[in-house]
Amino acid sequence: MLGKTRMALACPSSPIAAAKFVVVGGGIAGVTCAEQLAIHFPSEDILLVTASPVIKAVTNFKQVSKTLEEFDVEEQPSTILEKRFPNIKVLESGVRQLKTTENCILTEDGNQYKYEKLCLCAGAKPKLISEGNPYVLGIRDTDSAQEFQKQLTKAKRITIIGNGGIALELVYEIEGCEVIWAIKDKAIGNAFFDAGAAEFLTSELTSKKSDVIITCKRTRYTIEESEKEASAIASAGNLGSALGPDWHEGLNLKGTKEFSHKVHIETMCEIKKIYHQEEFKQMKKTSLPFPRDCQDKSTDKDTWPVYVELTNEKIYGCDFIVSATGVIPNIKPFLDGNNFMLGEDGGLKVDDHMHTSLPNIYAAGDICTASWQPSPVWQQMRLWTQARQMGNYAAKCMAADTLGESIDMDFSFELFAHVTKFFNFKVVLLGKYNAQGLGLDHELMLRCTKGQEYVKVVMQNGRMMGAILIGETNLEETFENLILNQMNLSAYGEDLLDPSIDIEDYFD
Ligand SMILES: Cc1cc2nc3c(=O)[nH]c(=O)nc-3n(C[C@H](O)[C@H](O)[C@H](O)COP(=O)(O)OP(=O)(O)OC[C@H]3O[C@@H](n4cnc5c(N)ncnc54)[C@H](O)[C@@H]3O)c2cc1C
Ligand SMILES: NC(=O)C1=CN([C@@H]2O[C@H](COP(=O)(O)OP(=O)(O)OC[C@H]3O[C@@H](n4cnc5c(N)ncnc54)[C@H](O)[C@@H]3O)[C@@H](O)[C@H]2O)C=CC1
Repeated sequence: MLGKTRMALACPSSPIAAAKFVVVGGGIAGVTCAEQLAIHFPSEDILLVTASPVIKAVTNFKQVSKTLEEFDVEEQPSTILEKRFPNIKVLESGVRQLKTTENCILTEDGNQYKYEKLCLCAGAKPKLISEGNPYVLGIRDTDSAQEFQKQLTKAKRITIIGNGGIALELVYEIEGCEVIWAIKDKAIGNAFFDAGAAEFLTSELTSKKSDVIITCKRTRYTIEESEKEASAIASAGNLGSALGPDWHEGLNLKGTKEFSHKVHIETMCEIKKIYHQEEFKQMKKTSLPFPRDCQDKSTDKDTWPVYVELTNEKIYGCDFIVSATGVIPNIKPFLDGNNFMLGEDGGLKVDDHMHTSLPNIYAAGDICTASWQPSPVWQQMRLWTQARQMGNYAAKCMAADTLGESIDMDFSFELFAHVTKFFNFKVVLLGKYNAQGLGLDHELMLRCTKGQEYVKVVMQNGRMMGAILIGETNLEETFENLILNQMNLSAYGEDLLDPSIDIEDYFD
Protein backbone atom coordinates (compact mmCIF):
# COMPACT_ATOMS: atom_id res chain seq x y z
CA MET A 1 0.00 0.00 0.00
CA LEU A 2 1.22 3.45 -0.78
CA GLY A 3 2.46 5.72 1.94
CA LYS A 4 0.85 8.90 0.65
CA THR A 5 -2.48 9.75 -0.86
CA ARG A 6 -2.10 12.88 -2.88
CA MET A 7 -5.28 13.08 -4.89
CA ALA A 8 -8.72 13.79 -3.54
CA LEU A 9 -10.67 12.39 -6.51
CA ALA A 10 -13.10 9.62 -5.63
CA CYS A 11 -12.98 6.11 -7.08
CA PRO A 12 -16.11 3.93 -6.56
CA SER A 13 -14.81 1.59 -3.86
CA SER A 14 -12.02 1.64 -1.29
CA PRO A 15 -9.16 1.21 -0.54
CA ILE A 16 -7.78 3.85 -2.90
CA ALA A 17 -4.24 5.07 -2.99
CA ALA A 18 -2.74 7.45 -5.43
CA ALA A 19 0.52 8.41 -6.99
CA LYS A 20 1.36 11.15 -9.41
CA PHE A 21 3.05 8.59 -11.67
CA VAL A 22 2.05 4.96 -12.06
CA VAL A 23 4.00 2.57 -14.28
CA VAL A 24 2.68 -0.90 -15.16
CA GLY A 25 5.23 -3.64 -15.92
CA GLY A 26 8.50 -4.75 -14.37
CA GLY A 27 10.33 -5.46 -17.64
CA ILE A 28 13.03 -3.27 -19.13
CA ALA A 29 10.59 -0.64 -20.42
CA GLY A 30 8.68 -0.25 -17.14
CA VAL A 31 11.71 -0.30 -14.85
CA THR A 32 13.63 2.19 -17.00
CA CYS A 33 10.58 4.47 -17.09
CA ALA A 34 10.10 4.30 -13.30
CA GLU A 35 13.82 4.98 -12.68
CA GLN A 36 13.82 8.03 -14.92
CA LEU A 37 10.68 9.39 -13.28
CA ALA A 38 12.21 8.82 -9.83
CA ILE A 39 15.25 10.85 -10.89
CA HIS A 40 13.14 13.69 -12.35
CA PHE A 41 10.79 13.86 -9.37
CA PRO A 42 12.72 12.83 -6.24
CA SER A 43 10.00 14.01 -3.90
CA GLU A 44 7.13 12.22 -5.62
CA ASP A 45 6.08 8.59 -5.14
CA ILE A 46 6.39 6.52 -8.29
CA LEU A 47 4.26 3.38 -8.19
CA LEU A 48 5.49 0.43 -10.27
CA VAL A 49 2.82 -2.26 -10.54
CA THR A 50 4.03 -5.56 -11.90
CA ALA A 51 2.67 -9.08 -12.22
CA SER A 52 6.08 -10.68 -11.67
CA PRO A 53 8.01 -10.78 -8.35
CA VAL A 54 11.32 -10.01 -10.03
CA ILE A 55 12.08 -6.94 -12.08
CA LYS A 56 14.48 -6.45 -14.96
CA ALA A 57 17.30 -3.99 -14.32
CA VAL A 58 19.69 -2.55 -16.87
CA THR A 59 23.22 -2.52 -15.45
CA ASN A 60 26.62 -1.46 -16.80
CA PHE A 61 25.00 0.66 -19.49
CA LYS A 62 27.52 1.93 -22.03
CA GLN A 63 26.85 4.06 -25.10
CA VAL A 64 29.34 2.41 -27.48
CA SER A 65 28.66 4.74 -30.36
CA LYS A 66 26.03 7.37 -31.16
CA THR A 67 23.21 4.83 -31.31
CA LEU A 68 24.71 1.44 -30.47
CA GLU A 69 24.47 0.59 -26.83
CA GLU A 70 25.79 -2.12 -24.60
CA PHE A 71 24.34 -3.18 -21.26
CA ASP A 72 23.81 -6.13 -19.01
CA VAL A 73 20.37 -7.13 -17.84
CA GLU A 74 19.74 -8.56 -14.41
CA GLU A 75 16.65 -10.08 -12.91
CA GLN A 76 16.45 -8.65 -9.41
CA PRO A 77 14.03 -8.74 -6.49
CA SER A 78 11.99 -5.54 -6.50
CA THR A 79 13.44 -4.56 -3.10
CA ILE A 80 16.77 -3.77 -4.78
CA LEU A 81 15.04 -1.22 -7.03
CA GLU A 82 13.24 0.27 -4.00
CA LYS A 83 16.55 0.56 -2.16
CA ARG A 84 18.22 2.31 -5.08
CA PHE A 85 15.25 4.66 -5.54
CA PRO A 86 13.46 5.21 -2.21
CA ASN A 87 10.64 7.06 -3.99
CA ILE A 88 9.79 3.99 -6.12
CA LYS A 89 7.25 1.65 -4.55
CA VAL A 90 6.85 -1.70 -6.27
CA LEU A 91 3.51 -3.42 -6.03
CA GLU A 92 3.51 -7.06 -7.02
CA SER A 93 0.10 -7.58 -8.53
CA GLY A 94 -1.39 -7.79 -12.00
CA VAL A 95 -3.54 -4.97 -13.29
CA ARG A 96 -6.91 -6.38 -14.21
CA GLN A 97 -8.70 -3.24 -15.29
CA LEU A 98 -8.00 0.31 -16.30
CA LYS A 99 -10.68 2.93 -15.69
CA THR A 100 -9.58 5.83 -17.81
CA THR A 101 -12.58 7.97 -16.95
CA GLU A 102 -11.59 7.82 -13.27
CA ASN A 103 -7.82 7.82 -13.82
CA CYS A 104 -7.39 4.62 -11.88
CA ILE A 105 -6.25 1.03 -12.20
CA LEU A 106 -7.69 -2.03 -10.45
CA THR A 107 -5.27 -4.75 -9.43
CA GLU A 108 -5.71 -8.51 -8.95
CA ASP A 109 -5.48 -8.06 -5.17
CA GLY A 110 -8.64 -5.96 -5.25
CA ASN A 111 -7.08 -2.53 -4.71
CA GLN A 112 -7.42 0.61 -6.77
CA TYR A 113 -4.72 3.14 -7.52
CA LYS A 114 -5.21 6.57 -8.95
CA TYR A 115 -2.72 8.18 -11.25
CA GLU A 116 -2.10 11.57 -12.74
CA LYS A 117 0.05 10.06 -15.46
CA LEU A 118 0.21 6.37 -16.30
CA CYS A 119 2.71 4.48 -18.44
CA LEU A 120 1.72 1.02 -19.70
CA CYS A 121 4.71 -1.29 -20.20
CA ALA A 122 3.09 -4.73 -19.95
CA GLY A 123 5.13 -6.26 -22.77
CA ALA A 124 3.89 -8.89 -25.17
CA LYS A 125 2.92 -12.57 -25.28
CA PRO A 126 4.08 -15.28 -27.66
CA LYS A 127 1.78 -15.54 -30.69
CA LEU A 128 1.31 -19.31 -30.69
CA ILE A 129 0.23 -21.31 -33.75
CA SER A 130 -2.17 -23.25 -31.53
CA GLU A 131 -3.47 -22.00 -28.19
CA GLY A 132 -4.06 -24.46 -25.36
CA ASN A 133 -2.33 -27.42 -27.07
CA PRO A 134 -0.05 -29.06 -24.47
CA TYR A 135 2.39 -30.11 -27.21
CA VAL A 136 2.89 -26.54 -28.47
CA LEU A 137 5.32 -24.48 -26.37
CA GLY A 138 6.13 -20.78 -26.59
CA ILE A 139 9.19 -19.17 -25.00
CA ARG A 140 8.87 -15.77 -23.34
CA ASP A 141 9.90 -15.69 -19.70
CA THR A 142 12.02 -17.68 -17.26
CA ASP A 143 9.16 -20.07 -16.55
CA SER A 144 8.44 -20.94 -20.14
CA ALA A 145 12.17 -21.33 -20.87
CA GLN A 146 12.52 -23.75 -17.95
CA GLU A 147 9.48 -25.73 -19.08
CA PHE A 148 11.01 -25.95 -22.55
CA GLN A 149 14.31 -27.17 -21.11
CA LYS A 150 12.52 -29.80 -19.01
CA GLN A 151 10.68 -31.16 -22.04
CA LEU A 152 13.85 -31.11 -24.12
CA THR A 153 15.75 -33.37 -21.73
CA LYS A 154 13.23 -36.12 -22.58
CA ALA A 155 13.04 -35.40 -26.30
CA LYS A 156 14.48 -37.21 -29.32
CA ARG A 157 12.96 -34.92 -31.91
CA ILE A 158 11.23 -31.55 -31.84
CA THR A 159 9.67 -29.33 -34.50
CA ILE A 160 10.34 -25.60 -34.52
CA ILE A 161 7.96 -23.29 -36.34
CA GLY A 162 8.97 -19.68 -37.07
CA ASN A 163 11.94 -17.98 -38.60
CA GLY A 164 12.85 -15.12 -36.28
CA GLY A 165 15.13 -14.52 -33.31
CA ILE A 166 14.03 -17.38 -31.06
CA ALA A 167 14.10 -20.03 -33.80
CA LEU A 168 17.58 -18.90 -34.92
CA GLU A 169 18.91 -19.15 -31.39
CA LEU A 170 17.32 -22.52 -30.71
CA VAL A 171 18.44 -24.35 -33.84
CA TYR A 172 22.01 -23.38 -33.06
CA GLU A 173 21.94 -24.09 -29.34
CA ILE A 174 20.03 -27.38 -29.18
CA GLU A 175 22.16 -30.50 -29.05
CA GLY A 176 21.36 -34.20 -28.85
CA CYS A 177 17.91 -33.81 -30.37
CA GLU A 178 16.72 -33.91 -33.97
CA VAL A 179 15.17 -30.63 -35.03
CA ILE A 180 12.69 -30.26 -37.87
CA TRP A 181 12.63 -26.53 -38.60
CA ALA A 182 9.68 -25.42 -40.71
CA ILE A 183 9.86 -21.90 -42.15
CA LYS A 184 7.50 -19.93 -44.38
CA ASP A 185 10.37 -18.38 -46.31
CA LYS A 186 13.03 -19.49 -48.77
CA ALA A 187 15.89 -18.68 -46.40
CA ILE A 188 16.50 -18.75 -42.65
CA GLY A 189 16.20 -15.74 -40.33
CA ASN A 190 13.85 -13.58 -42.41
CA ALA A 191 13.08 -11.28 -39.46
CA PHE A 192 16.75 -10.29 -39.23
CA PHE A 193 18.48 -10.67 -42.58
CA ASP A 194 18.38 -11.47 -46.29
CA ALA A 195 19.03 -14.68 -48.20
CA GLY A 196 22.76 -13.89 -48.64
CA ALA A 197 23.38 -13.54 -44.93
CA ALA A 198 21.20 -16.60 -44.35
CA GLU A 199 23.39 -18.65 -46.67
CA PHE A 200 26.49 -17.42 -44.87
CA LEU A 201 25.06 -18.56 -41.55
CA THR A 202 23.44 -21.80 -42.75
CA SER A 203 26.86 -23.34 -43.38
CA GLU A 204 27.57 -22.82 -39.67
CA LEU A 205 24.63 -25.04 -38.79
CA THR A 206 26.08 -27.94 -40.69
CA SER A 207 29.59 -27.50 -39.34
CA LYS A 208 30.39 -28.64 -35.81
CA LYS A 209 29.68 -26.01 -33.18
CA SER A 210 32.75 -23.99 -32.32
CA ASP A 211 33.78 -24.11 -28.69
CA VAL A 212 35.37 -20.69 -28.97
CA ILE A 213 33.26 -18.03 -27.32
CA ILE A 214 33.72 -14.78 -29.14
CA THR A 215 33.46 -11.51 -27.33
CA CYS A 216 31.17 -9.06 -28.94
CA LYS A 217 29.29 -5.87 -28.24
CA ARG A 218 25.94 -7.15 -27.13
CA THR A 219 23.92 -7.05 -24.04
CA ARG A 220 24.37 -9.79 -21.51
CA TYR A 221 21.64 -11.43 -19.51
CA THR A 222 22.21 -12.67 -15.99
CA ILE A 223 20.03 -14.19 -13.35
CA GLU A 224 21.21 -14.57 -9.80
CA GLU A 225 20.99 -18.12 -8.36
CA SER A 226 18.74 -16.97 -5.52
CA GLU A 227 16.45 -15.20 -7.92
CA LYS A 228 16.12 -18.21 -10.18
CA GLU A 229 13.97 -19.80 -7.50
CA ALA A 230 11.93 -16.67 -7.05
CA SER A 231 11.23 -16.39 -10.73
CA ALA A 232 10.36 -20.07 -10.99
CA ILE A 233 7.57 -19.55 -8.51
CA ALA A 234 6.87 -16.24 -10.20
CA SER A 235 4.44 -16.63 -12.92
CA ALA A 236 1.92 -19.16 -11.76
CA GLY A 237 -0.51 -18.06 -14.45
CA ASN A 238 1.01 -14.62 -14.60
CA LEU A 239 3.13 -13.21 -17.34
CA GLY A 240 6.79 -12.71 -16.45
CA SER A 241 9.15 -10.32 -18.20
CA ALA A 242 10.52 -11.28 -21.58
CA LEU A 243 13.83 -13.04 -21.73
CA GLY A 244 16.61 -11.45 -23.67
CA PRO A 245 20.19 -11.77 -24.76
CA ASP A 246 21.96 -14.93 -23.66
CA TRP A 247 18.78 -16.28 -22.04
CA HIS A 248 19.81 -19.80 -23.05
CA GLU A 249 23.28 -19.60 -21.51
CA GLY A 250 22.27 -20.86 -18.08
CA LEU A 251 20.06 -23.57 -19.59
CA ASN A 252 21.29 -26.95 -20.70
CA LEU A 253 19.60 -27.27 -24.09
CA LYS A 254 20.30 -30.93 -24.63
CA GLY A 255 18.01 -33.71 -25.78
CA THR A 256 18.36 -37.43 -25.14
CA LYS A 257 20.94 -38.22 -27.82
CA GLU A 258 24.70 -37.88 -28.15
CA PHE A 259 25.24 -35.65 -31.13
CA SER A 260 25.75 -31.95 -31.72
CA HIS A 261 23.48 -30.39 -34.38
CA LYS A 262 20.92 -32.29 -36.35
CA VAL A 263 18.67 -29.77 -38.03
CA HIS A 264 16.49 -30.41 -41.06
CA ILE A 265 15.00 -27.29 -42.64
CA GLU A 266 11.67 -27.42 -44.48
CA THR A 267 11.37 -24.14 -46.39
CA MET A 268 8.32 -22.32 -47.75
CA CYS A 269 5.77 -24.16 -45.68
CA GLU A 270 3.54 -23.72 -42.67
CA ILE A 271 1.76 -26.05 -40.30
CA LYS A 272 -1.44 -27.38 -41.80
CA LYS A 273 -2.54 -29.63 -38.95
CA ILE A 274 -1.32 -31.02 -35.65
CA TYR A 275 -2.37 -34.58 -34.68
CA HIS A 276 -2.06 -36.18 -31.28
CA GLN A 277 -0.79 -39.77 -31.29
CA GLU A 278 -4.20 -41.47 -31.05
CA GLU A 279 -5.73 -39.25 -33.68
CA PHE A 280 -2.82 -39.94 -35.99
CA LYS A 281 -3.11 -43.71 -35.55
CA GLN A 282 -6.79 -43.56 -36.47
CA MET A 283 -6.02 -41.51 -39.59
CA LYS A 284 -3.84 -44.37 -40.86
CA LYS A 285 -1.38 -41.85 -42.31
CA THR A 286 2.37 -42.36 -42.42
CA SER A 287 5.07 -39.98 -41.26
CA LEU A 288 8.61 -39.34 -42.46
CA PRO A 289 11.79 -40.21 -40.59
CA PHE A 290 14.41 -37.54 -39.96
CA PRO A 291 15.65 -37.05 -43.55
CA ARG A 292 19.13 -38.41 -44.26
CA ASP A 293 19.03 -36.63 -47.63
CA CYS A 294 16.39 -34.98 -49.77
CA GLN A 295 15.74 -38.24 -51.68
CA ASP A 296 14.85 -40.08 -48.49
CA LYS A 297 11.30 -41.38 -48.99
CA SER A 298 11.23 -44.05 -46.26
CA THR A 299 8.56 -44.25 -43.56
CA ASP A 300 9.18 -43.48 -39.92
CA LYS A 301 9.05 -46.63 -37.74
CA ASP A 302 8.88 -44.70 -34.46
CA THR A 303 5.72 -43.64 -32.68
CA TRP A 304 5.56 -40.02 -31.49
CA PRO A 305 3.39 -38.10 -29.02
CA VAL A 306 2.47 -35.56 -31.68
CA TYR A 307 2.59 -35.21 -35.48
CA VAL A 308 2.77 -32.11 -37.66
CA GLU A 309 1.40 -32.02 -41.17
CA LEU A 310 3.00 -29.23 -43.20
CA THR A 311 1.46 -27.37 -46.10
CA ASN A 312 3.96 -29.18 -48.38
CA GLU A 313 2.08 -32.38 -47.39
CA LYS A 314 5.00 -33.81 -45.41
CA ILE A 315 4.23 -35.26 -41.98
CA TYR A 316 6.78 -35.57 -39.17
CA GLY A 317 6.35 -37.03 -35.73
CA CYS A 318 8.03 -35.32 -32.77
CA ASP A 319 7.98 -35.03 -28.98
CA PHE A 320 6.72 -31.45 -29.02
CA ILE A 321 6.51 -28.30 -31.13
CA VAL A 322 8.06 -24.90 -30.38
CA SER A 323 6.02 -22.04 -31.76
CA ALA A 324 8.54 -19.23 -32.23
CA THR A 325 6.16 -17.22 -34.33
CA GLY A 326 6.44 -13.71 -32.96
CA VAL A 327 4.59 -11.82 -30.26
CA ILE A 328 1.31 -10.01 -29.68
CA PRO A 329 1.26 -6.93 -27.45
CA ASN A 330 -0.25 -7.62 -24.04
CA ILE A 331 -3.09 -5.09 -24.17
CA LYS A 332 -6.07 -7.16 -23.01
CA PRO A 333 -6.13 -6.08 -19.34
CA PHE A 334 -6.36 -2.43 -20.38
CA LEU A 335 -9.02 -2.56 -23.09
CA ASP A 336 -12.31 -3.05 -21.24
CA GLY A 337 -14.30 0.17 -21.65
CA ASN A 338 -11.34 2.05 -23.17
CA ASN A 339 -11.21 3.10 -26.76
CA PHE A 340 -7.45 2.96 -27.39
CA MET A 341 -6.27 3.38 -30.94
CA LEU A 342 -4.44 0.20 -31.91
CA GLY A 343 -1.73 -0.45 -34.49
CA GLU A 344 -2.00 -3.16 -37.14
CA ASP A 345 0.24 -5.37 -35.01
CA GLY A 346 -2.22 -5.02 -32.10
CA GLY A 347 -0.10 -2.62 -30.00
CA LEU A 348 -1.26 0.59 -28.30
CA LYS A 349 -0.55 3.36 -30.78
CA VAL A 350 1.82 5.97 -29.39
CA ASP A 351 2.76 9.34 -30.84
CA ASP A 352 6.18 10.99 -30.88
CA HIS A 353 5.77 11.67 -27.13
CA MET A 354 5.01 8.01 -26.33
CA HIS A 355 1.47 9.16 -25.59
CA THR A 356 -1.40 6.77 -26.37
CA SER A 357 -4.68 7.99 -27.84
CA LEU A 358 -6.16 8.39 -24.33
CA PRO A 359 -5.40 11.33 -21.98
CA ASN A 360 -2.52 10.99 -19.51
CA ILE A 361 -1.69 7.47 -20.65
CA TYR A 362 1.69 6.67 -22.18
CA ALA A 363 3.08 3.32 -23.33
CA ALA A 364 6.55 1.94 -23.98
CA GLY A 365 8.27 -1.29 -25.03
CA ASP A 366 6.71 -4.36 -26.62
CA ILE A 367 3.14 -3.27 -25.76
CA CYS A 368 3.19 -0.21 -28.00
CA THR A 369 3.15 0.52 -31.71
CA ALA A 370 5.28 3.50 -32.73
CA SER A 371 2.87 5.60 -34.80
CA TRP A 372 4.87 8.73 -35.42
CA GLN A 373 6.50 9.61 -38.73
CA PRO A 374 9.81 7.85 -38.15
CA SER A 375 13.25 8.91 -39.32
CA PRO A 376 13.90 7.36 -42.77
CA VAL A 377 16.40 4.94 -41.19
CA TRP A 378 14.52 3.82 -38.08
CA GLN A 379 11.86 1.16 -37.60
CA GLN A 380 10.30 -0.41 -34.59
CA MET A 381 11.31 -3.96 -33.67
CA ARG A 382 10.31 -5.53 -30.40
CA LEU A 383 13.76 -5.64 -28.87
CA TRP A 384 15.38 -5.14 -25.51
CA THR A 385 17.24 -2.03 -26.63
CA GLN A 386 14.08 -0.36 -27.91
CA ALA A 387 12.23 -1.25 -24.70
CA ARG A 388 14.93 0.61 -22.74
CA GLN A 389 14.99 3.58 -25.09
CA MET A 390 11.20 3.89 -25.13
CA GLY A 391 10.87 3.54 -21.35
CA ASN A 392 13.52 6.20 -20.86
CA TYR A 393 11.99 8.60 -23.39
CA ALA A 394 8.42 8.01 -22.15
CA ALA A 395 9.51 9.12 -18.65
CA LYS A 396 11.10 12.26 -20.07
CA CYS A 397 7.91 13.04 -21.99
CA MET A 398 5.76 12.48 -18.88
CA ALA A 399 8.05 14.82 -16.97
CA ALA A 400 7.98 17.47 -19.70
CA ASP A 401 4.17 17.32 -19.95
CA THR A 402 3.84 17.62 -16.17
CA LEU A 403 6.13 20.64 -16.06
CA GLY A 404 4.68 22.22 -19.20
CA GLU A 405 8.00 21.99 -21.02
CA SER A 406 8.65 20.94 -24.59
CA ILE A 407 10.86 18.01 -25.48
CA ASP A 408 12.59 16.86 -28.69
CA MET A 409 12.49 13.32 -29.96
CA ASP A 410 15.24 11.23 -28.39
CA PHE A 411 18.30 10.74 -30.58
CA SER A 412 18.07 6.93 -30.27
CA PHE A 413 15.11 7.03 -32.68
CA GLU A 414 17.23 8.63 -35.42
CA LEU A 415 18.78 5.35 -36.51
CA PHE A 416 17.79 1.73 -35.99
CA ALA A 417 20.80 -0.01 -34.42
CA HIS A 418 20.86 -3.53 -33.02
CA VAL A 419 23.78 -5.68 -31.92
CA THR A 420 23.21 -9.33 -31.29
CA LYS A 421 24.75 -12.74 -31.84
CA PHE A 422 23.52 -15.52 -34.09
CA PHE A 423 25.34 -18.84 -34.57
CA ASN A 424 28.16 -17.43 -32.46
CA PHE A 425 28.71 -14.55 -34.87
CA LYS A 426 28.41 -10.95 -33.86
CA VAL A 427 25.56 -9.44 -35.91
CA VAL A 428 25.08 -5.67 -36.27
CA LEU A 429 21.98 -4.32 -37.98
CA LEU A 430 21.84 -0.66 -38.94
CA GLY A 431 19.08 1.46 -40.48
CA LYS A 432 17.14 -0.13 -43.34
CA TYR A 433 19.41 -3.16 -43.20
CA ASN A 434 17.02 -5.23 -45.29
CA ALA A 435 16.04 -2.31 -47.58
CA GLN A 436 12.72 -2.23 -45.69
CA GLY A 437 10.30 0.12 -47.42
CA LEU A 438 12.81 1.17 -50.09
CA GLY A 439 11.05 -0.75 -52.88
CA LEU A 440 13.24 -1.52 -55.88
CA ASP A 441 14.94 1.86 -55.73
CA HIS A 442 18.13 0.73 -54.01
CA GLU A 443 21.45 -1.01 -54.64
CA LEU A 444 23.27 -3.56 -52.55
CA MET A 445 27.01 -3.90 -52.05
CA LEU A 446 28.41 -7.08 -50.62
CA ARG A 447 31.59 -8.43 -49.17
CA CYS A 448 31.78 -11.98 -47.86
CA THR A 449 34.48 -14.33 -46.63
CA LYS A 450 32.97 -17.73 -45.84
CA GLY A 451 33.13 -18.60 -42.16
CA GLN A 452 34.54 -15.18 -41.29
CA GLU A 453 32.45 -12.17 -42.22
CA TYR A 454 29.48 -10.98 -44.25
CA VAL A 455 29.06 -7.28 -44.98
CA LYS A 456 26.10 -5.86 -46.87
CA VAL A 457 25.27 -2.21 -47.37
CA VAL A 458 22.05 -0.82 -48.75
CA MET A 459 22.52 2.30 -50.90
CA GLN A 460 19.93 4.68 -52.30
CA ASN A 461 20.84 7.63 -54.55
CA GLY A 462 24.48 7.31 -53.46
CA ARG A 463 23.57 7.46 -49.78
CA MET A 464 23.96 4.65 -47.29
CA MET A 465 20.58 3.62 -45.87
CA GLY A 466 21.42 0.48 -43.97
CA ALA A 467 23.92 -2.28 -43.33
CA ILE A 468 24.24 -5.84 -42.04
CA LEU A 469 27.59 -6.68 -40.50
CA ILE A 470 28.26 -10.27 -39.50
CA GLY A 471 31.55 -11.18 -37.84
CA GLU A 472 34.23 -8.91 -36.38
CA THR A 473 34.10 -6.30 -39.14
CA ASN A 474 34.79 -3.19 -37.03
CA LEU A 475 32.76 -1.21 -39.52
CA GLU A 476 29.80 -0.36 -37.33
CA GLU A 477 30.83 3.07 -36.13
CA THR A 478 31.93 4.31 -39.54
CA PHE A 479 28.77 2.99 -41.21
CA GLU A 480 26.61 4.40 -38.44
CA ASN A 481 28.09 7.84 -39.16
CA LEU A 482 27.67 7.45 -42.90
CA ILE A 483 24.01 6.53 -42.50
CA LEU A 484 23.39 9.35 -40.02
CA ASN A 485 25.11 12.08 -42.03
CA GLN A 486 23.69 10.87 -45.38
CA MET A 487 26.87 11.90 -47.17
CA ASN A 488 26.84 11.31 -50.93
CA LEU A 489 29.13 8.31 -51.40
CA SER A 490 28.73 7.89 -55.18
CA ALA A 491 32.34 8.87 -55.81
CA TYR A 492 33.69 6.04 -53.63
CA GLY A 493 31.86 3.25 -55.45
CA GLU A 494 33.01 -0.22 -54.45
CA ASP A 495 35.98 1.19 -52.48
CA LEU A 496 33.51 1.43 -49.62
CA LEU A 497 33.82 -2.30 -49.04
CA ASP A 498 37.39 -2.79 -50.24
CA PRO A 499 39.09 -4.68 -47.39
CA SER A 500 42.49 -3.22 -48.36
CA ILE A 501 41.26 0.32 -47.65
CA ASP A 502 41.02 1.47 -44.07
CA ILE A 503 37.56 2.92 -44.27
CA GLU A 504 37.75 4.54 -40.83
CA ASP A 505 40.73 6.67 -41.93
CA TYR A 506 38.99 7.42 -45.21
CA PHE A 507 36.12 9.23 -43.55
CA ASP A 508 37.97 10.74 -40.62
C1 LIG B 1 13.48 -15.80 -25.77
C2 LIG B 1 13.66 -14.33 -26.06
C3 LIG B 1 14.91 -13.86 -26.45
C4 LIG B 1 15.09 -12.50 -26.73
N1 LIG B 1 16.33 -12.07 -27.12
C5 LIG B 1 16.53 -10.76 -27.35
C6 LIG B 1 17.81 -10.28 -27.73
O1 LIG B 1 18.77 -11.05 -27.86
N2 LIG B 1 17.97 -8.94 -27.95
C7 LIG B 1 16.94 -8.08 -27.80
O2 LIG B 1 17.15 -6.87 -27.99
N3 LIG B 1 15.70 -8.50 -27.46
C8 LIG B 1 15.47 -9.82 -27.24
N4 LIG B 1 14.23 -10.26 -26.90
C9 LIG B 1 13.14 -9.28 -26.86
C10 LIG B 1 13.15 -8.51 -25.54
O3 LIG B 1 13.30 -9.40 -24.47
C11 LIG B 1 11.84 -7.72 -25.40
O4 LIG B 1 11.65 -6.92 -26.54
C12 LIG B 1 11.88 -6.79 -24.19
O5 LIG B 1 12.32 -7.46 -23.05
C13 LIG B 1 10.51 -6.18 -23.95
O6 LIG B 1 10.52 -5.47 -22.73
P1 LIG B 1 9.16 -4.90 -22.11
O7 LIG B 1 9.56 -4.23 -20.85
O8 LIG B 1 8.43 -4.12 -23.13
O9 LIG B 1 8.26 -6.16 -21.81
P2 LIG B 1 8.46 -7.46 -20.82
O10 LIG B 1 9.89 -7.75 -20.58
O11 LIG B 1 7.58 -8.50 -21.41
O12 LIG B 1 7.84 -6.94 -19.46
C14 LIG B 1 6.46 -6.82 -19.26
C15 LIG B 1 6.21 -6.70 -17.78
O13 LIG B 1 4.83 -6.42 -17.57
C16 LIG B 1 4.33 -7.27 -16.55
N5 LIG B 1 2.88 -7.44 -16.78
C17 LIG B 1 2.27 -8.08 -17.80
N6 LIG B 1 0.94 -7.97 -17.66
C18 LIG B 1 0.72 -7.23 -16.56
C19 LIG B 1 -0.46 -6.78 -15.88
N7 LIG B 1 -1.69 -7.05 -16.32
N8 LIG B 1 -0.29 -6.07 -14.74
C20 LIG B 1 0.94 -5.77 -14.24
N9 LIG B 1 2.06 -6.18 -14.86
C21 LIG B 1 1.96 -6.89 -15.98
C22 LIG B 1 5.14 -8.55 -16.67
O14 LIG B 1 5.12 -9.31 -15.48
C23 LIG B 1 6.52 -7.97 -16.98
O15 LIG B 1 7.17 -7.60 -15.79
C24 LIG B 1 14.00 -11.61 -26.63
C25 LIG B 1 12.75 -12.08 -26.24
C26 LIG B 1 12.57 -13.43 -25.96
C27 LIG B 1 11.21 -13.91 -25.56
N1 LIG C 1 18.87 -11.81 -30.78
C1 LIG C 1 17.76 -11.11 -30.80
O1 LIG C 1 17.75 -9.92 -31.07
C2 LIG C 1 16.49 -11.81 -30.48
C3 LIG C 1 15.30 -11.12 -30.45
N2 LIG C 1 14.14 -11.75 -30.11
C4 LIG C 1 12.89 -10.97 -30.07
O2 LIG C 1 11.94 -11.68 -29.28
C5 LIG C 1 10.64 -11.62 -29.84
C6 LIG C 1 10.07 -13.00 -30.07
O3 LIG C 1 10.91 -13.76 -30.99
P1 LIG C 1 10.27 -14.64 -32.18
O4 LIG C 1 9.08 -15.39 -31.69
O5 LIG C 1 11.38 -15.39 -32.80
O6 LIG C 1 9.66 -13.53 -33.15
P2 LIG C 1 10.19 -12.82 -34.48
O7 LIG C 1 9.26 -11.69 -34.71
O8 LIG C 1 11.64 -12.58 -34.44
O9 LIG C 1 9.94 -13.92 -35.61
C7 LIG C 1 8.67 -14.51 -35.86
C8 LIG C 1 8.81 -15.47 -37.04
O10 LIG C 1 7.67 -16.31 -37.11
C9 LIG C 1 7.19 -16.36 -38.45
N3 LIG C 1 5.76 -16.65 -38.37
C10 LIG C 1 4.79 -15.85 -37.90
N4 LIG C 1 3.60 -16.50 -37.93
C11 LIG C 1 3.86 -17.74 -38.43
C12 LIG C 1 3.05 -18.90 -38.70
N5 LIG C 1 1.74 -18.91 -38.45
N6 LIG C 1 3.65 -20.00 -39.21
C13 LIG C 1 4.98 -20.01 -39.45
N7 LIG C 1 5.80 -18.96 -39.21
C14 LIG C 1 5.24 -17.85 -38.70
C15 LIG C 1 7.56 -15.00 -39.03
O11 LIG C 1 7.64 -15.06 -40.43
C16 LIG C 1 8.94 -14.77 -38.38
O12 LIG C 1 9.92 -15.44 -39.12
C17 LIG C 1 10.78 -10.79 -31.11
O13 LIG C 1 10.41 -9.50 -30.80
C18 LIG C 1 12.27 -10.87 -31.44
O14 LIG C 1 12.72 -9.71 -32.11
C19 LIG C 1 14.12 -13.09 -29.83
C20 LIG C 1 15.27 -13.81 -29.82
C21 LIG C 1 16.55 -13.24 -30.15
